[in-house]
Order: sequence, then C-alpha cells, then structure tokens
Amino acid sequence: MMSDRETLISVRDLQLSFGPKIIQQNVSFDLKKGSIFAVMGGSGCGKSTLLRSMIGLLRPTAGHIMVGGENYWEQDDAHRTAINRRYGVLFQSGALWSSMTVGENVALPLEMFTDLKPDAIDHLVRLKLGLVGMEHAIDLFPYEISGGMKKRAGLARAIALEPDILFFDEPSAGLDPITSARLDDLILTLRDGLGATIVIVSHELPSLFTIADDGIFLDAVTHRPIASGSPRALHDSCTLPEVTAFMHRSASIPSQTEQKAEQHV
Ligand SMILES: Nc1ncnc2c1ncn2[C@@H]1O[C@H](COP(=O)(O)OP(=O)(O)OP(=O)(O)O)[C@@H](O)[C@H]1O
Repeated sequence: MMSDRETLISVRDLQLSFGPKIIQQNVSFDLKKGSIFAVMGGSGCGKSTLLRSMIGLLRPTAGHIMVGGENYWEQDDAHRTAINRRYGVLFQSGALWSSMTVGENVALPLEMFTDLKPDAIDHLVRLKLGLVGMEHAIDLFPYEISGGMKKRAGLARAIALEPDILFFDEPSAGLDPITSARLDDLILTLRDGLGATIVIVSHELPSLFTIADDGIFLDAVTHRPIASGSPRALHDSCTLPEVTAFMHRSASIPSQTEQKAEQHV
C-alpha cells in the first residue's frame, strides 16, 4: 500500500510565484519511497515550476519542502547542495553538453562532485551507460545520436551519482511511441533496480498510466492542486471537468450545463 511506505519528501502549503504573479498555492503532497509520482495539469499550470522549487532552482514564496526531516529551503547553500547530491535530474532536452562526448557528459558530475580517479570514473561511466543500453555510444557527440539516445544518455548522467530521487521533466517529449515506451521500461527498471523514487512531469498519458502510481493535478485557473492520486485512478474515477478533459484528451472543458445535460442522457 502506498500509504504504508516511508515518506521521502513532504511538500506542505507551497506557494510558487514570479513577482506578484502566483503560479500555484496550497500545494501539499508526500513523495513515498519507491513511488513514481506524476505532476499533471494543463500547459502553463506550473508543473515545471514546482519541479524547479523541489530541486533548488526556485525559492517558494510560502510553505515548505521537507526532505528526510530537513526543511530544504531553510538550509544554507552548502547543505542544500549536499541534499541535491541525492537528486538526479533529467530535463526535457536531455540537456547534454554539445561539445562533449556522451561519455564525457556522464563523467562530468563524477568529476565535479567526487574525488574518484579517472579509471574509476571511466568504469562508472561505462556501467551507467550500460544500464541505459548506450555503452556503444560512449565516444559519440550529442549531434551524432537520436533524440531517444540523448534522453538515455541524459538518464545515464542523471544516475551517475547514484541518486535515490530522480526528477524527470517531460522525458518522453518529442519521442515516437515505441521509443517512448522503451524509455518507460527503462524508468521502471531504474526504479526497481536502483530503488529510486521518481517525480515526473509529463503530458504523455500512455506513459503516465504505465509508470506512475501516485500524483497530483495542478489547475491553471485556480492556481491550486484540484486532485491527487495515480493517473489511472484519476482517469477512471475523477469527475472534475478539468481533470476529465486532460485525462480524456478533450479539447475543451464541458460547461456545467453540458455536464448536467450529459448526466441525464
Ligand atoms: N522565469 C519566469 N518568470 C516569470 N514567469 C514564469 C517564469 N517561468 C515560468 N513562468 C510562468 O509560470 C507559469 C507556469 O510555467 P511552467 O513552465 O511551470 O508551466 P508548466 O505546467 O510546466 O507548462 P508546460 O506544460 O507548458 O511545460 C507560466 O505562466 C509561465 O509563463
């Protein structure tokens, strides 16, 4: 049962703003160990902004994020950086350095954050690339590989420091359905193999249904979360029009009159 699992991160009454503009408020949820947690909602509702506040790129304007009992944003920069060592992040583009080979990209966090000798780093780079099926591409540059391979290389870099919490922002954006399904399998393998906990922002419903077992739905109009639970449960049971429209890919949210009419058919 999800509720029996240990809580790794607790988000409470978070408010995220840019200047006077409130993007989201009253955001509260628990990230359970071993879960794949989906941040859902329409375009512009603040999914990436929430992710950025969780990984230390944007200070919330209210509320708090507890990581293993520590109030993340109350720590000094050095301690926040130490907490960040537990995190692996995969941005939408894979965000590889174009002037470095795939192997050098994966080696970078190991060179920056560990005292490991070059041989040990090389060994780990090969291991991580092997985990994502990319060892053969170690000497290739990002411009020489496909979008799916870039994502996998980005994933290898995200897991270089053996993080226990992974953050993925639209990992399957721009991938064809088969490559996207392979990435889903890989994400599940990493969760099971590394025992990682994963937060994922995605619009890709097939992917969300396959991998996510918990989540939150952010509303762009009220600037608050309006539903929580697994994408599958929200798809099957949630009757809120905003959620239904997202889950069933409707172009428009039915008006209340239309909904009432539908209920009488
Ligand atoms: N640096 C910034 N300064 C001001 N406003 C910003 C900034 N970054 C994002 N926003 C605004 O915050 C809102 C939420 O953006 P965000 O990228 O988090 O949404 P999202 O749900 O991830 O969207 P999408 O699904 O389209 O990627 C948007 O209105 C966006 O214009």
